Amino acid sequence: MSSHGTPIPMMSAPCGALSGVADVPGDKSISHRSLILGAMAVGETRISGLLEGEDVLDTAKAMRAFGAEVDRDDDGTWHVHGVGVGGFAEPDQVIDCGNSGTGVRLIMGAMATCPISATFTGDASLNKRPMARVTDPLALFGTRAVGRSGGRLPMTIVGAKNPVPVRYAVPVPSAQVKSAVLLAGLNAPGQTVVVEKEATRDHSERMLAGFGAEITTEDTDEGRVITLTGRPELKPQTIAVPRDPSSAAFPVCAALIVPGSDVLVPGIGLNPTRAGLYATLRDMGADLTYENEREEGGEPVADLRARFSPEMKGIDVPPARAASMIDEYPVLSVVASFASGVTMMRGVRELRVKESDRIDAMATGLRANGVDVEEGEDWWSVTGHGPGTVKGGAECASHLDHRIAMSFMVMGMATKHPVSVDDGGPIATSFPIFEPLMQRLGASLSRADG
Ligand SMILES: O=C(O)C1=C[C@@H](OP(=O)(O)O)[C@@H](O)[C@H](O)C1
Ligand SMILES: C=C(OP(=O)(O)O)C(=O)O
Repeated sequence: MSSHGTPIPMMSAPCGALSGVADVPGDKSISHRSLILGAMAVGETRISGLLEGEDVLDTAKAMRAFGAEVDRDDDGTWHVHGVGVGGFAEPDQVIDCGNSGTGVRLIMGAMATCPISATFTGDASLNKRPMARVTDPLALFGTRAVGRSGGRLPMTIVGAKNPVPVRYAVPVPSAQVKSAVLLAGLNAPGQTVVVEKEATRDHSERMLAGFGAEITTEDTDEGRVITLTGRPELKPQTIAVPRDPSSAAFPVCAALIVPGSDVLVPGIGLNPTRAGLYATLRDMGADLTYENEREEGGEPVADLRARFSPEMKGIDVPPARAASMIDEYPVLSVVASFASGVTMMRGVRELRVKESDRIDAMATGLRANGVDVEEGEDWWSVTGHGPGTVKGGAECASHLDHRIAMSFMVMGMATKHPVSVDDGGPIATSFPIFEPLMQRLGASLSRADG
């Protein structure tokens, strides 16, 4: 199981131009889904490019606990021998999903309509996050959940013995909730319908179709209506996971703010439901180009080229874009600190229920480093004064949140004084090679433990 036992304090000192090629790891969302859908198919799914971060490794362990065979070859290819829809066995251990909201919520959905029970837990961050957003719709299938007060983990899910299909309008923009309902719908007879007002990442829909499920998506006045026919036999797949746009954001944003930089980040998945950050950076005046645009495994992919961009301006980020860049606001706020003027980010209440309250965590750390930040319940704004103007010098709390830790490490590359985080350990949940990758580009990152 993941452990974030001993904190790993890290420091990022101002550095010279960043240059070179940044090969970021596989997409976290697609990696979780590859393992889970592979475990629900009949036969062997092969996965290359799987993200081997703690979040995904915890999902691999969980799939084994539910009866799938999950192995890794020395060359990094993963094999999942699935047990079929409805075929999960009851785990004999508590399922520890570590730091991963995606892992726990999707797995709860996948087992919710099997006649078994499972108890889930996570680290101190995950055990604070809301689970009722998933267990409420799962109850409509006939699933029961008993957790701590406020719908928190640890929590036992008692799967529905005779599940019924459901129609559910997701009340918050969340691909995890949508996906949990769809995965539960796989083992319900008839049609399960999910309606989302705001489109969120659609990897589950694309991959369910790829595995042979009957699934349709229709844009209506009500929103996006997704209809899944239950009880399919999922066919095993060969999956090449594209590289993660959310991880690519860190070398890209670092290159934009460090004078003289020129960095190439190849093979990045640019599914429109994920690419909002890159549209926003271009709107701010970033020198960011897409090269070699192509399609791989049903997803649009390009090589991103980012160069130092001294003329970036603050903008109002369109709230309609929020879902497509939800994990990128922390690092966007760092870029905004080096742009001229106000960057306004609205419609981002969801940031408060991630691995940490990301508005609060970033606002506190940015202010400590000399940046002006204002915030409300579902908005925040950052005022920047251009390159070379940010003092830095502070230690920031990462709150067991990888994106907060990496964002402040990026910031320290361009401030006047080094920036530290109290714990860089959580970076391993999504981007285990962040440190050597950024060092190879020229970043000056160090650990207090040497
Ligand atoms: O479905 C997914 O893979 C994810 C959905 C998003 O969470 P929400 O569904 O809570 O918005 C995102 O923040 C997370 O990193 C991955
Ligand atoms: C929110 C995130 O992940 P999760 O919800 O899976 O913990 C993230 O990776 O930024």
